[in-house]
Amino acid sequence: MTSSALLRRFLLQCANYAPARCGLHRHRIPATVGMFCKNVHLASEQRSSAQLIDGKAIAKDIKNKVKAEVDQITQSGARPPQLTVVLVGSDPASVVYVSNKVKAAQYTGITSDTIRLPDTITEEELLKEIQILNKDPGVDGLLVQLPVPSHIRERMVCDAVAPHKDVDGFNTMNIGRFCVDEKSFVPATPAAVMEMIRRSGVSTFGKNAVVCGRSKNVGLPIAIFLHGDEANGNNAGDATTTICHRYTPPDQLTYYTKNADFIITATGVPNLITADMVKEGVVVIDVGITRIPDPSRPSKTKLVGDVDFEGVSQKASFITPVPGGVGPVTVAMLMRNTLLAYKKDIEFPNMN
Ligand SMILES: Nc1nc(=O)c2c([nH]1)NC[C@@H]1CN(c3ccc(C(=O)N[C@@H](CCC(=O)O)C(=O)O)cc3)C=[N+]21
Ligand SMILES: [Mg+2]
Repeated sequence: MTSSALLRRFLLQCANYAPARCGLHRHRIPATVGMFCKNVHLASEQRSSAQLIDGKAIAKDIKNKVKAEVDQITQSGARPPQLTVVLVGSDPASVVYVSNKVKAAQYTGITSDTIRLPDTITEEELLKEIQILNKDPGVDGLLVQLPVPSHIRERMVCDAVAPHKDVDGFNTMNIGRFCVDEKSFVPATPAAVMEMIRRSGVSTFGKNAVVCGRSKNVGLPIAIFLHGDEANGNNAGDATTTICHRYTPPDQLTYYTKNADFIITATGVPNLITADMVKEGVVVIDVGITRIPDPSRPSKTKLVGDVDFEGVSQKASFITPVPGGVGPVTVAMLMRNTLLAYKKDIEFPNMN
């Protein structure tokens, strides 16, 4: 063997063993993972090698753990945690998401209140309403469902919510603290994505991850999570992370996704990720949700993600479905955050 071939082999071995050598627990996978994964069954005759990461089962497990803690709280005679959701207008998707949050709260024993406001409300009136809820000691978790109507500035609304009640993690204080590895409320969808990856049992340590989409509330915090240093204690992924977005040329997107061990897509573009774009064994997390006409049921609609599920699940090792994937886990994570808010688990520096 030539010396350069030996050197290459040595470097490859270093790369393979580096995670184990560093002596941290990060590469060890808990025994419970995989319990929430099952074989993918395709509608067509085609075979699938992928395991489905079952969002409904994972959500139920998380909610059961929250429920057990809430039961303890109420059995001790204390009041249960309270989540207040502000819904401005009546966007049909928002109404569905909010009702899913209310149902999850009921399941866990968290009390909830939905404050519905007309879409004609002014920004000033909405901010006043938020101030009242900030001061209400009976409200632990507070969120304003997004999007808000276009005459209201979303940033003003998110920053009006008191950081210690901000269970969405959308306040600038929580975003900033999350980025510098300080304790904070973490947005529910990125937390859900990390939890689903964790439960696949596949380590992200030193791997290549591609995030499609750069929205402030979803794509960006997912990328922060994936690239971060787990040694700082925030469940970060230690992955080499690439962010692709609407100005990534299609050939470049394919260049990156073909080299990816993990693909997390959050764009709302159906069939953005197809089988020819991915490598064998990839882990695929589909955060996209789009409502399209259902070809098998005239005048009905159905939900699809960003991934060509049939095609990609023939190459992926793990894949999430839509619906029943990231969505339900997102809602469960919100319940977990509400419990944290109640327990005042997240401390903030004095702000006056
Ligand atoms: N302040 C705020 N916080 C949010 O967390 C927030 C938001 N605004 N605006 C919109 C996004 C989206 N989101 C989802 C919640 C539940 C499902 C969910 O339950 N999905 C079901 C299907 C739902 C359906 O039937 O449409 C599923 O994927 O199986 C999806 C998406 C929370 N978001
Ligand atoms: Mg989903």
